[in-house]
Amino acid sequence: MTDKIPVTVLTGYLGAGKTTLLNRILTEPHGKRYAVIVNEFGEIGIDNELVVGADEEVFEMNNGCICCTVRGDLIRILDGLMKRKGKFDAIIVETTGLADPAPVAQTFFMDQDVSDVARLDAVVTVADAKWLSDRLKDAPEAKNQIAFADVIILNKTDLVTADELAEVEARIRAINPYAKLHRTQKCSLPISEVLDRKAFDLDRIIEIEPDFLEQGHHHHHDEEMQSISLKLDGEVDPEKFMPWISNLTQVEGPNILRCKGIVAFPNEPKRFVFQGVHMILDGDVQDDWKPGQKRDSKVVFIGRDLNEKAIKEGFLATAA
Ligand SMILES: Nc1nc2c(ncn2[C@@H]2O[C@H](COP(=O)(O)OP(=O)(O)OP(=O)(O)O)[C@@H](O)[C@H]2O)c(=O)[nH]1
Repeated sequence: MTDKIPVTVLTGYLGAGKTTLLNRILTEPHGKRYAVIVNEFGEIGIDNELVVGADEEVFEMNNGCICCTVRGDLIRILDGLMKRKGKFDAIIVETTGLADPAPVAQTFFMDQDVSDVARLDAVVTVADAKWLSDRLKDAPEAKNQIAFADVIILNKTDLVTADELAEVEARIRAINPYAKLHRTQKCSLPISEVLDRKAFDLDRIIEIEPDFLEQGHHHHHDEEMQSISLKLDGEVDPEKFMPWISNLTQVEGPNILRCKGIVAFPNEPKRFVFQGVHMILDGDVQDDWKPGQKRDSKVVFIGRDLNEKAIKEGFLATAA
C-alpha cells in the first residue's frame, strides 16, 4: 500500500494558474523525480512547451478532454510509467481547464492495473479569484472542480479587492467546506501543501457523487465552447502582430476565455510566448529557438461565439 506511487491531479478552470503551479513545483529544489502528464483542449500542443523542461518527462495528451476520449490514453501512459517504477517518486496529471475531475479520479479506483500500483494522493484545484464567481454561474466544470478538490489554491489575489476575495471564498466554501484553502499570487505556496498530502477522501466523494465507483460517465460538455488553433508557416511581424492581438483581446475579451501562442519574430533569437485570460494579456520573449527548430508561429483561442474566419484572417495577415 505505502509504496504505491502518489498521483496528484491538478485541475482548475481555463487560465486559473495550473501551469504556473506546475512550473513552480518543477523548478523548486526538491530532489524528487516527477512524471508529468498534461492534457489540453486544442489541437496544437502549446502547453507542453510552456512547462519548464527540467529532468522531468512530460507526456502530452491532445485532442480531447481527459475525462472522456483520452481516458484510455491516461491509462496507457500510467501503465507505461508503472512498468518503469522506481524512476519516479510521484506523478502529476494536469487536466484541461474544461475537464471534470471525477472520471480522472475514478481511473485510480476502477482500473485494476492502475490502482494496483498508483494511489490518488489529492485533487488540487487552482481557482482564479477574479473570474471564478462568473464561471460558477455558467460553467458546470468549474463547480465540479471545486467540489472535488482536496486542496484549493485561490490564486490571482492581486486582481481583486479584499471584499471580492472574501466573496469568492464564501462561494467556494458553500460548495466545498472541507478542502484546505490557500490564497496565493502566482501560486506561491510551499510544495508540501500540494504534493504528498494523502488527502483524497473517497467517502466524501461518494457523498457528493454516490455512483462514483460505478462504471459510466455522464459528462456533458459545453457544446458552445470552441477551440481555434492556427498555425502560420513562418514568422510574424511584431508591428502587425502586437496591435492585432491586443485589439482582438480587448474587443472579444468577454468571449475569449483563454488564448496562448508561441510566435517567431524576424531577427529575434528567442521565442515570443503570450497568453491571456479574457482581456488580460501577458507576453514576453522566452527561451531561444533551438538550432534546427522550425521558426513558425502558432496560436490557440478558446471561447464562445468566436468568429473563426475573422480571427484566422487577422492572424495570417500578421505574417512577416
Ligand atoms: N495577475 C496574476 N496573474 C497570474 C497569477 N498567476 C498566474 N497568472 C497568469 O495567468 C495566466 C494563466 O496562467 P496559467 O498558469 O497558464 O493557467 P492555466 O490554468 O495553466 O491555463 P490553461 O492550462 O490554459 O487552462 C498567465 O498569463 C499567468 O502568468 C496571479 O497570481 N496573478
